[in-house]
Amino acid sequence: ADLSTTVAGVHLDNVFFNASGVWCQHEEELKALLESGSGSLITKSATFEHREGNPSPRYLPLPGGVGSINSMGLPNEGYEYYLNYAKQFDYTQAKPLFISLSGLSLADNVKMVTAFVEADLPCILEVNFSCPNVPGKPQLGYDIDAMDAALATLAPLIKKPFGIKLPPYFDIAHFDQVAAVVNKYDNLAYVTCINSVGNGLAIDLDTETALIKPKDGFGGLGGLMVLQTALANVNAFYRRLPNKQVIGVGGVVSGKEAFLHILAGASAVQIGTQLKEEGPAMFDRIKKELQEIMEKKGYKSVNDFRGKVKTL
Ligand SMILES: C=Cc1c(C(=O)O)[nH]c(=O)[nH]c1=O
Repeated sequence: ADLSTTVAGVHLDNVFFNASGVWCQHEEELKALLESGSGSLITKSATFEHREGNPSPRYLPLPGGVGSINSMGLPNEGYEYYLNYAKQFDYTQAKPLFISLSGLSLADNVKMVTAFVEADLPCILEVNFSCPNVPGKPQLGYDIDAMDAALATLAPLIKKPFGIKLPPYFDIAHFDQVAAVVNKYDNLAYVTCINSVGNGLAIDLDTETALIKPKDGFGGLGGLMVLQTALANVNAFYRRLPNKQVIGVGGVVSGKEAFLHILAGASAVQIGTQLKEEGPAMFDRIKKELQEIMEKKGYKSVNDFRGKVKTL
């Protein structure tokens, strides 16, 4: 079965890659992704300056495989590290490179985008509007007018096809409002849904204590428990963005959830929590599982069933 796809005009041999933030902060991790069964790779969201991030424990898997909680606080090497990585990246090999940018201000996003545009590299830029874990910085993804203003500045600067990382939405009116903004920008080629479900609180029964240290234990939720919210966001934007694509992320732990994301409309599928727990060998397992499901159902390519979820 053929798992290949295109996103923002570039070809991926298979639909899978890492969720930004997982296994992608340092070039050794990115090298492991390049050598893995993934179809692509994306870097950890970059800020203008290097950041240590929040104090640990700041990521934990939750008991019973239900998912994870994180309040990393945007630890990253600073955008120049990723710009240099993108400059020396071998674009002749099969995997396209995505670069995630998450400036702490529009001015920082403009400076970082300008540097990447001036370098004129084949990598695809993804602007992260949805980091829930920087204390004192409400995420842009929940301020529709601010997101529109940011895109009005950034889209013309970027010129080429690019993407944005969105938080989960839970209200139909919000799907409508966000889609209306996204549809205004022709070179905004795709949206990645969803970022973690912001500000959950995981508490340990025995110690009666929050599991993670930052923000009184409040952090973004990921993994299997966010699957249905992720599927809803993927399908909501698939229905509302006819000339764009959706990358699906959230709750993919096996070929089954990947199949559901594509059925909901995803052109590619990112994996965060499960990659963090299992490591890059996971991609070979999940590809095989998806192909088995497709063969059982008689699908030859992911294009045969993308977006074809039925309703009653
Ligand atoms: C870019 C920061 C993010 C972080 C973080 O670095 O805390 N965690 C997430 O779940 N999503 C993000 O977008």
